[in-house]
Parts: sequence; C-alpha cells; structure tokens
Amino acid sequence: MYRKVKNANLQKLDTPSGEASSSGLRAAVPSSSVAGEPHESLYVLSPIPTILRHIMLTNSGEWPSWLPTFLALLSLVFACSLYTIHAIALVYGKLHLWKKVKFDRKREGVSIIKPIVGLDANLEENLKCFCELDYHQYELHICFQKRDDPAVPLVKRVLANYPNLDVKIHYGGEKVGLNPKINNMMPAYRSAKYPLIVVSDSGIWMRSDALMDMVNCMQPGYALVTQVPYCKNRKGFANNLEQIYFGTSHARIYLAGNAMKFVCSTGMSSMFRKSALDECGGLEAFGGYLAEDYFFGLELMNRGWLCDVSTFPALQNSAHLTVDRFIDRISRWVKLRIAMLPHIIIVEPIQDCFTCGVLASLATSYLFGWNPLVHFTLHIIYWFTSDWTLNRMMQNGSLQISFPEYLLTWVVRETIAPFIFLYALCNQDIEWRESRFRLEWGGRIRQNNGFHNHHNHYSADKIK
Ligand SMILES: CCCCCCCC/C=C\CCCCCCCC(=O)N[C@@H](CO)[C@H](O)/C=C/CCCCCCCCCCCCC
Ligand SMILES: O=c1ccn([C@@H]2O[C@H](COP(=O)(O)OP(=O)(O)O[C@H]3OC[C@@H](O)[C@H](O)[C@H]3O)[C@@H](O)[C@H]2O)c(=O)[nH]1
Repeated sequence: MYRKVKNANLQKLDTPSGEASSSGLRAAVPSSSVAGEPHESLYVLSPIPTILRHIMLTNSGEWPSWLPTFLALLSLVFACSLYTIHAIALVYGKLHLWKKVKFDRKREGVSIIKPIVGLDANLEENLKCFCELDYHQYELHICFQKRDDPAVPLVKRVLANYPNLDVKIHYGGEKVGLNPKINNMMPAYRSAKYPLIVVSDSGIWMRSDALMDMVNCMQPGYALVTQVPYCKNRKGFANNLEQIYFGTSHARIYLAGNAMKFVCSTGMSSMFRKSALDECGGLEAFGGYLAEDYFFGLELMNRGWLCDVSTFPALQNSAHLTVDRFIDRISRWVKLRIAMLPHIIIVEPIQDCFTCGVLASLATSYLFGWNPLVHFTLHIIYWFTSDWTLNRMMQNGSLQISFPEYLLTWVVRETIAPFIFLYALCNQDIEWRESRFRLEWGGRIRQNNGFHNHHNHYSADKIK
C-alpha cells in the first residue's frame, strides 16, 4: 500500500498516515497523486553508504564511467588551489611582513598578560625583553597557576631589576571554565587597566619595537591583531624542524587564510581591543573551549570586527624542544582543529607536499596523459621553491642552517606530516601541560581525567 519512489534513496516505513515516528531522518511523500492509496506514506532516509551506492553505482552495480574523471578533476582543482595558496601567501607576506615601525606616542596603553606554568631555560631571556619594550604606556601581568611554581623565584629575580616597570604577579587564577590557560589569565584580565590587551605565551620572545607594531595594526574597526607564529633561531634538529614547519606549511595557510579573511587566529602572541572582547562576554566566555584563540577570532568576526596580522612574526623561543615534543604539540593542534572543524579531516592530510603531489600527478596522467614522474618532480620543485622563499620571508633574511641541511630537514618534515595527522587520529585524548582533555564536536571541552584545579585561591603580588 505504499508508493515506490524511484532513485529517492528512501526506505519504506510501515507507519499509518499521520502517526509520529521516533526516527529523526524521514521524509513524507504525498500519496495523493497515486490512485487508490488512502495513506500518507512515510519513508526513512537510508544510511549514507546506501545513498552513495545509489548515486555512484550503475544499475548493473558497477562504478560509473565518469567517476575516475570526476575524481581526477577534483584532485586537479584541489592541487591548483594549493598552488594558488602558495602564491597568495608569498604576495601577502611580501606586502605585509617586516615593515619599519612608526612610533606614535599618543596611542592607548597596553596590558600584557603572560601566563606561566613551569620553568624553562629560556624564560629569563623571554621575560627580560618584555621588561624592555619600547612603548610609552604598558603594564605587565604575570600569571602563575600555582604559588609554588618553580619559575616564581626566577621571575621575581628578573623583575627586581626593573623597579620602574608597572608589573603585577597573580597566583592561582580563577576557575571560569575548563581551559586552564583562560583560568590562569582571568585575574590579570579583570585587573587590566588599559584598553588594549596582549596575551603573550611564556615561550615568546619579542623585539623592543614589536608592541608598537601590533598597536599600529590595531586601527579603528579592528579588534584582534595576531603575530604569525614563527620561531627564534635555536640550535639543533628539533628546533630546525619546528622553524621549518612554522616558516612553511603553517605560515602559508596563516598568511593566505588571513589575506582571504578566513579565521585562523593563533593566540600565542595576540592583541585584543578589551571593549570588543567584553562585548563577547569577556575572556571567561571562552573558558569552555581549549582552542580559545580560534574562537576569539570567530566571535569577533561574527560581530563585524576586523582582524589583522602584525608585521612581525611571533618568535617562539622555549627551550628543550625535542622531536617527540614537537610531534605531540602539532598532533594536539590537529585534534583541536578536527574537533572544531570536522570537515578539515578530509583536506588536511592531502594538503601536504607529497600527498598533494601524488594526487595531482595521477590526475594529470589520467586526464591528459602526462608523465606522472615529470609532474611530480615539477610539483616538488615548485612547492620547495615557494616554501624556501616563504621561510626566508618569515625569517627576514638568511636562515640559520645551510641549504643542504635545510633541504634534508624539509624532506623529513614533509614526510612525517601525514603520519603526525594519523597519530593524532589514533588517540582522542589531549594532553596539555598538567591536564588531559577530550573535546566534543564543535570544540567544547569535555573533562576527561587528571585535571587538577589550582584556581580556587586567588592572590596577587604588586611589584612596585
Ligand atoms: C581548496 C582549498 C584547500 C584549502 C586547504 C586548507 C586546508 C587547511 C588545512 C590545515 C590547516 C593548517 C593549519 C592552520 C594553522 C592552525 C594552527 C592551529 O591549529 N592553531 C591552534 C592552536 O593555537 C588554534 O587553536 C587554531 C586556529 C585555527 C585553525 C583553523 C584552520 C583553518 C584554516 C583554513 C584556512 C583556509 C585558507 C584558505 C585560503 C584560500
Ligand atoms: O595548563 C596550562 C597550560 C598552558 N598555560 C599557558 O598557556 C601558554 C601556551 O601553552 P603551551 O606553550 O604549552 O601551548 P601551545 O603553544 O601549544 O599553545 C597554543 O595552543 C593552544 C592555545 O590555546 C594557545 O593559545 C596557543 O598558544 C603558556 O604561556 C602556558 O604557560 C597555562 O597557563 N596553563
């Protein structure tokens, strides 16, 4: 008694007319056009594999002849988009990075928030440069999660050398959510006295004119200025690997994404207009997300605020980097991105040099009969040349390692990239410093275990 719907990917559901079903996916097919059927027929959508089979397979159950052509075209369009992204990043980088800083002593004051967890051999050097910034009006807020953090004595010793600096140390944070960095920064955010806020991670080193540079980018209508993540020169293979990752693959997407107004804000060195962030509910509104930096950008853009990239990159300078730590951090970021933007799971593994090269050369071989080895070789030459150029642009000059050493490290980085992605997929747990998390789809934190909260007893030391 039910109407058969040809090619509709619907399955029959034996439910009388008008009766509610608990199934979420259903479609009501009007039966009025079929003589002699008094019921309104209800159908449930089949699972996705059935739909795919219906769409893809011919009546005789074979793959349709157009499918390989379609996939080859798709791969080619994807590869060409990535070739274009290289070019956009290079042009945007050339126009935007490393501008000479113009000093304007009338600009507003800046409150710098520096969350610190644990001692790092480069912390002294990193902290000192924030005490010597060439800016006419700023305050520094140092935030420790624990009063007995091993870095406390060092920080106090360094700050004692700057008696005229406006600085405050906060301990214990304030629990507003599950993101420990947000919790740690909350007391500083609440007591910040200037209209511009800078969040600066403990591993960041800054040139003395870099703060003025960020302020210059904060024009009317803008609420967020980020520094493109890069690395200060440090010796050793792991450091070279990290510098090449941030100077090539990461910089490419970051610069092209910002040029095309995509949200890809990274918060390790970022400046906010406090009034705009307060409009979004303040820092605490983002305490439920682990990738708070991305959601800052998203929320501000949704409210019509503009975001810019400052002309100096963020110079990461934490000590003791190892290849394992590099892989753990990058795979943690992969997990953040997949949770926030699940569709990225399809493009991320094929947007690296070798995977994209294989796809592109198979595609042109199939479509135009080109020699895949020749295309693959040209692909590598184009990719490497633009990576090398972009990396030098990020560095603003010669790289610290020789060309052969660079080439070798670049090959290693590109080869391990898809494996880091797979490694990230293998374990959903996210470990970050002293905490472990799981994320829900959309990016909200679901607390897993081992999260020790030290944020109940806030106190502050005023040094001055
Ligand atoms: C046909 C076009 C293909 C476009 C391919 C783009 C694929 C993007 C794949 C990988 C993303 C690379 C990583 C970007 C940097 C993100 C670093 C990061 O994870 N940082 C986190 C920690 O600080 C942070 O929480 C997350 C920030 C935002 C992540 C959003 C990434 C999406 C970027 C999409 C930009 C597309 C640019 C297209 C330009 C035309
Ligand atoms: O539990 C924590 C973890 C980290 N932090 C602080 O957060 C900053 C960044 O920490 P790490 O260097 O370990 O981590 P990442 O460089 O990977 O962070 C990056 O990814 C996650 C984002 O939320 C950050 O904004 C971004 O900088 C540091 O200053 C650290 O002291 C805390 O205050 N509490």
